Amino acid sequence: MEKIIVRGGGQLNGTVKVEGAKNAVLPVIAASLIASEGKSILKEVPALADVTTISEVMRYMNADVGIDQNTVTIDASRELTTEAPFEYVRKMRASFLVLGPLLARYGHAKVALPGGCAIGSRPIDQHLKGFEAMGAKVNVGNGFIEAYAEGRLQGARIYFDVPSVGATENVMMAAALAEGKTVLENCAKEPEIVDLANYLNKMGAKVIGAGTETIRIHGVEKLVGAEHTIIPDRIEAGTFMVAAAISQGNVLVKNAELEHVRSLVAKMEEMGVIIQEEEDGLRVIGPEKLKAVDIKTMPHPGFPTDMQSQMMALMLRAHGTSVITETVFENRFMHVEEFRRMNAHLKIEGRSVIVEGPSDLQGAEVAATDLRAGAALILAGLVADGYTRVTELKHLDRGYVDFAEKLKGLGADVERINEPAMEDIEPTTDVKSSLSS
Ligand SMILES: CC(=O)N[C@H]1[C@@H](OP(=O)(O)OP(=O)(O)OC[C@H]2O[C@@H](n3ccc(=O)[nH]c3=O)[C@H](O)[C@@H]2O)O[C@H](CO)[C@@H](O)[C@@H]1O
Ligand SMILES: C=C(OP(=O)(O)O)C(=O)O
Repeated sequence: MEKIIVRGGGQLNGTVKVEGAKNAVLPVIAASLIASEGKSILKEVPALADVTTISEVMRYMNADVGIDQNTVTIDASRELTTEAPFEYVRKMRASFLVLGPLLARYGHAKVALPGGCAIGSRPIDQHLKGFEAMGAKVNVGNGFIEAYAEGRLQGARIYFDVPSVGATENVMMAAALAEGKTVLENCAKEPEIVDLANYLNKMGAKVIGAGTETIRIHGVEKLVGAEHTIIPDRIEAGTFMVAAAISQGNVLVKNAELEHVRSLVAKMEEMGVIIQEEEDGLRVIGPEKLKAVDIKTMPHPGFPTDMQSQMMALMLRAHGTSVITETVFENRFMHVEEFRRMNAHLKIEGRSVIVEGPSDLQGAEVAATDLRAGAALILAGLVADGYTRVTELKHLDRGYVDFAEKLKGLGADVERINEPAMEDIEPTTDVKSSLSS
């Protein structure tokens, strides 16, 4: 079983480079399916497990995908399959983002239902509402969503009940090829949506207003492959900003975009962390004594849910009572129990966690319950007494490239090892005889 073992103590110092954003590259790769001509060349693509998964989905669809370090080349000009089986969607919800592009290009798509996961039920009603408003017929059955359209999708005015990132992206991609004008209201405003719109526009789409509540899309007849550089990952950046702060370190987080992490910067500064904008990133200097703060997760530009568990780790070291309230996902506190194994003092009250700090954290064996929780436990391990062993690294690998190596580069005492699980260890003769006696 793979584990990351971290020994607490010591400040982090130096420079760490942030990769391209996972949540930007996944919809961009899915959008490449719309291009019926030409090749797309995507740069700054992070080498993540999720990128491998979506590339496998694309190949299953009959698109040609080439990966050369951080550059991905996609040719989707051949005839494509319009079905995405469960084995891919199960591994990664974002596989569902192929539905909009396929429906727009072929008038048909059949994609396995993504289902729930560790952080909440994550419905897809807003995606489907958008496709139906554009004239598609949607059937849900036998674990699949099947959508049909007679002829081209039709432009429509769609008001999202909640500002869903995935629904805004999926419907925006479908509308790019629809007949006439589509107006999307109450859209999600995350930087990754702006990145997707920029890519679609390079492919020949006419998308205006991404990053605001209202997006207007004038449908075009075809899209062609384009070259695009993925924006830096604001969540990876934020995770290393917390690593610097929690360890009282001094770290330059290279490629971090201040505009993308404003809410995080505001809260970290409130806690006493020094953050300076430099030419190529953000310098983060951790104070000797952190102050308690209250945080509520919200859609962008509010505080991101994907930074909630990492901030909770920081709060554990702050002096006083901090409250963190999760409003985006109903079940994103699985890491609380794991933090408790490390002697953290916190309790769940409804959608909030009350953190009594500072906790004298102790190393323990803990499991990553989702990808951000995995990172948060390692962050806590950086300041815990003794060794923290973090398992279930498959979650971490979905969203972080070389996390342990990067921390090590900043001076952390951390190793990733492959230790046999207890059940895989063949008992020695002595143990065997003591067991049978
Ligand atoms: C690959 C990717 O980009 N993932 C991000 C994306 O996920 P994802 O796109 O799945 O998240 P959404 O923005 O759709 O979800 C936000 C909220 O809307 C609700 N909802 C969503 C869709 C829908 O049809 N109906 C509905 O009610 C969800 O249950 C949730 O409460 O945004 C989340 C919120 O910032 C992030 O945590 C994820 O990292
Ligand atoms: C929840 C996340 O991702 P996904 O939507 O891909 O599960 C995340 O990146 O923290």
